[in-house]
Amino acid sequence: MLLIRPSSSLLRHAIAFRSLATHSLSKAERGKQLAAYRAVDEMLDSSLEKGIIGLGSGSTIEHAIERIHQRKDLHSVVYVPTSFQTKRLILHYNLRLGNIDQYTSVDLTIDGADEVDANLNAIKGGGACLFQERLVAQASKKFVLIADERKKSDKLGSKYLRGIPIEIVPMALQTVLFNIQNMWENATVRLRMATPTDKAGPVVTDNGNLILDCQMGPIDDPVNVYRDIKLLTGVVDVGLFCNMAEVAYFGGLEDEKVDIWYKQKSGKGSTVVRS
Ligand SMILES: O=C[C@H](O)[C@H](O)[C@H](O)COP(=O)(O)O
Repeated sequence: MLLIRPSSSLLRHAIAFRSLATHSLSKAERGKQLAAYRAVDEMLDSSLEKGIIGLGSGSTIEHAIERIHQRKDLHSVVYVPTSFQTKRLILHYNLRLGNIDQYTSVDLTIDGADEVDANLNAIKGGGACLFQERLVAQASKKFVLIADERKKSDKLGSKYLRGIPIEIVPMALQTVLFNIQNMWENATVRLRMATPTDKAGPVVTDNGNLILDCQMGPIDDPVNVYRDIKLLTGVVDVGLFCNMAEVAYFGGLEDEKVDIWYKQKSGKGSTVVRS
């Protein structure tokens, strides 16, 4: 039998990545691209030559990786992925792939978000990636969010209406559902299902777990909601990223503007400045 070994370029093309050509971008994609490019250009510089950078997951981060690919001065940096998707993109663009096992201290992580509030707290996990994202973000000295302007919010849960993503161990499905429903009577919790033409049954995360989406309306106290859900046995992670981001870049849909929200130290705490 003749075995044909595909060349690496064939392998690369076998993976369907989205076309990110600027001329064909929708307004939303252009907004994501603006935020991603600006964040890469401002947050990553050549002095990071031997740096370790974490890369989040989702559609916005694809633009950031494309920008890193364009910036030849950033090719000696090691990139730590937070998902299967991001790992494939790092390989696709021939960037240096690292692993959180090797680098427990990361210089900076850039990641997308589903919603960002006025304190830079975020909902994440719309694409079922949250556990690895938190793992890498927590190991990072700086955590930077990128999104289009539709993700700006006054209160988490008022823009991203699908609910808080919760990653759970499959065996704990019924008990976690029961406990959440008991704790928040008005919450609606659903097991996230895959698109039936792609896969029958539930969405399975990169870690072999399931995702619940927990709708509870606008959230007054995301820190406590995060903690209460996280403490339930069987919960691997909760898509509320509180007090983690230092800066968020939002790309405009109607103009070429990028709004930047960043934390500034004031007294004992910090305030978020908008520019
Ligand atoms: O699970 C996915 C991640 O948390 C993403 O970073 C988040 O959902 C934002 O994704 P996107 O950039 O596609 O809006």
